[in-house]
Amino acid sequence: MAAAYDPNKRGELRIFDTLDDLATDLAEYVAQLSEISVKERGCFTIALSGGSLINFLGKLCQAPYDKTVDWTKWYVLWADERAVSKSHPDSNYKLAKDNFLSKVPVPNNHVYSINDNLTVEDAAMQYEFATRQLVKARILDVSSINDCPKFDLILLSMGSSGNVASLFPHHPALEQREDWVTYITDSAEPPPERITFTLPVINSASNVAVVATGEANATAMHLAVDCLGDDFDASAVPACLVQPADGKLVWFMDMLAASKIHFSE
Ligand SMILES: O=C1O[C@H](COP(=O)(O)O)[C@@H](O)[C@H](O)[C@H]1O
Repeated sequence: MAAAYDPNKRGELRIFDTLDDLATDLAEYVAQLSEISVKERGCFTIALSGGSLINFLGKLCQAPYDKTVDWTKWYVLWADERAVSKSHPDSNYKLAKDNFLSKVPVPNNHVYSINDNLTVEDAAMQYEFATRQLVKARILDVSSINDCPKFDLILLSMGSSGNVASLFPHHPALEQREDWVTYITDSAEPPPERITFTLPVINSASNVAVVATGEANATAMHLAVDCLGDDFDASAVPACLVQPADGKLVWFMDMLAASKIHFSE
């Protein structure tokens, strides 16, 4: 790792020389959180995103994690989904299934994908209901600050506009404070219709990891992690609004994505 912690930044920064190093550390990070949660609570609740993130989870399917992780205790949800069929190349479910979930023995009935046979509005409602059922069953913990689910880990991939999950710059979905799940029909990036966890859910997690690599993400990364003060309009860069209230935030990036961060002496 090229650099680790800077006290002037938002959360822990993990910066890697190579994408392979990043993937290796991310796998170890997820495996450790899984082990702790299974020991403490008997299960591990994780929300996945789409994007480049999933490729970095490949190492978790390999030794030693294929054998050491207690996959049967995993409960998998999605931080966001695009409103396309599960077999469509744009589907976040398909991406995770093809590249990760089909390679590890997470029980099928522990995988909570978003219904692709409903309107986005109904799919969002049904997904929130399913999430509430997991809270009722005490599989998902509850935040002590609000009544939101407290995921053991929410994994986010940041896009070049600072978008995370399906939360885009200046979108009214950023203001949603009541619902756990919301939908949008005018995404800044295709496809236009999407379902997403809201910021209160993301910020209630025990752990949130944001992954971003490449020069295209350098400006967004600088804006997201350098504390720019109250005058900065955080809604211009949704990743700025990722601020776990009672959880830990870790940023995984390569040198290119880190290239515009202002490091203290
Ligand atoms: O559309 C989406 O994009 C973001 C960022 O993805 P990336 O390809 O730039 O890494 C992703 O977090 C989200 O889950 C996905 O739906």
